[in-house]
Amino acid sequence: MTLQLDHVSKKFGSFTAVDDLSIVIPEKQIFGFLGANGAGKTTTFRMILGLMDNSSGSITWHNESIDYSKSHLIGYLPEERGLYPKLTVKDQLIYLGKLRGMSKNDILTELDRWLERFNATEYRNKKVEELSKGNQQKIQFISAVIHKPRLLILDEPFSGLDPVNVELLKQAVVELKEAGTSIVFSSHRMEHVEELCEHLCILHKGKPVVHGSLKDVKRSFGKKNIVIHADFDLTYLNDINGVMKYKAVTEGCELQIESESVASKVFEALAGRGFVRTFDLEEPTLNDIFIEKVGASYE
Ligand SMILES: Nc1ncnc2c1ncn2[C@@H]1O[C@H](COP(=O)(O)OP(=O)(O)OP(=O)(O)O)[C@@H](O)[C@H]1O
Repeated sequence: MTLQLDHVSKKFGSFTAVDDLSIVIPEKQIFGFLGANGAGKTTTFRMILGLMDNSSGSITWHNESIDYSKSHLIGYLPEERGLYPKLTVKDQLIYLGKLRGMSKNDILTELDRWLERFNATEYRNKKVEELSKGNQQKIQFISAVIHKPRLLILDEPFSGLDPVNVELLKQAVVELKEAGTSIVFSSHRMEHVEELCEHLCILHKGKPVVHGSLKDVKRSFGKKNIVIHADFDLTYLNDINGVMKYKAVTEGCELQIESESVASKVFEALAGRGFVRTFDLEEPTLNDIFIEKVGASYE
């Protein structure tokens, strides 16, 4: 066990921003920490980082409370950028690395390794303000990991990156996990969470409404999806008992069904109507679960 939040709450006056949150984030794991805007994620991160006191409950790291003496063990990539626009990438990283107790030599060795890895060596002596949004994000990521933290908090780490760079950073995140880092991963991009996280928590108005392994969360949701592609009109499937949602897609539809047993009724209803190219029974997506639990339109 590494990071543990035990019945943690945070109040601002009479408003409760985080309400009785208990989670454990083990080593070698990427833990998905999700919630709509204003759900309480940043407030939770600030409490973990010791930037804000919790109103009640406890936050421990290897069974000890977290304070500034442990800040060199933690890396944080905030959602909003926190780099100094007028400094060069090199000077920026020297400054931030020294704050975390690194020597200049170690900082430069690590910086060059990361820049090479992210195909960004040409930006070493450029001012941050001269970099594109995506390249600034790479530098922000490097500044969060340069000191090899044991606990890494990543808030929307792939924002502003093109698909090639998303893959580069994703690979780096997976390698950090395999090397033993505990990672808290927050994103509104559910497909990234599904790909990277084994366990997750969804906050709604400060309260955890979903918590567990991705597998168990999907299983306990019960509902399933069917994807059908056919050369005839499928809208009549919407009238079958147990079909909860119908969404037209190119040359077909996606159905949300109440339970797996409804799939055979749908299958039978297709017989004799024409050519069916695809009939796929699928697990619910995290996006389906999020929308139902949080109730907001989400993308
Ligand atoms: N210093 C503060 N004083 C008063 N209220 C605050 C303060 N900080 C945050 N809040 C409130 O607490 C709630 C949770 O905010 P928080 O920033 O943690 O949400 P979030 O989940 O990070 O949202 P987002 O996805 O938009 O970043 C919000 O209603 C916010 O207005």
